[in-house]
Amino acid sequence: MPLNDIRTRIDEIDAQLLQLLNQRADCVHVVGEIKKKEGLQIYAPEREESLLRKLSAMSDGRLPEKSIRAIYREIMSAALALEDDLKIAYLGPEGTWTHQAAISKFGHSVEYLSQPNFADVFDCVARRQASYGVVPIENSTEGAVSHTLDLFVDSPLKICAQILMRIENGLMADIPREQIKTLYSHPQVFGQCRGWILQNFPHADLVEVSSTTKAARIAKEKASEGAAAMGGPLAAEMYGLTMLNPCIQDRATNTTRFLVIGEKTCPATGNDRTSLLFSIKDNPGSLVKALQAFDDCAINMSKIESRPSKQQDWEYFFYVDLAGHVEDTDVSAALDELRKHCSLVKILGSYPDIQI
Ligand SMILES: O=C(O)C(=O)C[C@]1(C(=O)O)C=C[C@@H](O)C=C1
Repeated sequence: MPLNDIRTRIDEIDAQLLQLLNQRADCVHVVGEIKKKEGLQIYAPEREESLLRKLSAMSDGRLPEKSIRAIYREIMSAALALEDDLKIAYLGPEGTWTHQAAISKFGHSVEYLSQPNFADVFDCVARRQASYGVVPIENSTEGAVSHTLDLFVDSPLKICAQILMRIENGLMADIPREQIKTLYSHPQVFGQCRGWILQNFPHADLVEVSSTTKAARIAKEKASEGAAAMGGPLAAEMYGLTMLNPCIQDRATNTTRFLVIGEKTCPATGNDRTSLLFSIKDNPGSLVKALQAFDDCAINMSKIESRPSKQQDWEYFFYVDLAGHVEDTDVSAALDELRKHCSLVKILGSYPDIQI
């Protein structure tokens, strides 16, 4: 078929798509009105994830799941913006991985509020200046982000969704490689690229800064002093730096898990994860008995972290992630058993489980 004819066909399909998208927007508007009247949450991660899973399974055409998810991400972002004036607080500044993670979850139609630190993200949501917040919780190479864990202890906020993002850090500079004397980056990034730095820049000074965007700014400002930065492509683009090496993390599959926090947790989707924290009674065997509760109910516990309680020396909070939703009967039975051995059990939220 000649090119022009195919393009005419594409134009016809696009006209139909637009008509259908506007019909969808009319339905979404009604959903928004109902939700407001009934006091329901506008953002419905369980509905989004069920819809995405259904559409991906249903598709028998050329489009891969990744593209279907990306297209629908933006369709649902437009829907969210139609339903409400949604604001998302994230650990900034602009251009960081957390910013990119937030956009990958909420799309380009909603408003984003950059926050200077973890506590401000929590605060902004708790004070209702933002509807949701996005914070990193753990990296597959470097482990837990303890700041985030600690903030859950006193916060009334719940986890309502998670975001998994492949993190590809690069070396960026405004000078040739041979002139680099100092590397600037976030401590997590230094940790993710430790082997590469030792091999390539064993004598460089490493300076930790609060974000990869800030590192890129310094690399620009102090280029004549031999400064370079390590971070993502958006930070390089923002400050017009050259990516000298695009992918320098020690593990190719380096992934960070981010959490979406809000006032309410998420209903069950049939494939969920639950996060909670607990502290044990000071009795022999308490920790073993507490963890035994999960095994007895055949609950898969995928992660455990401990943090000092900061209330009493040598007392700890244990953070656990497990498969299932808090309303599932087996999870609920395990939690009842757990409570018998703990001085505190706090459910941080149940939310859809996802794979990258
Ligand atoms: O079904 C809803 O609850 C909607 O608000 C519609 C919709 C969508 O576009 O499909 C939009 C936002 C929600 O987060 C989930 C789904």
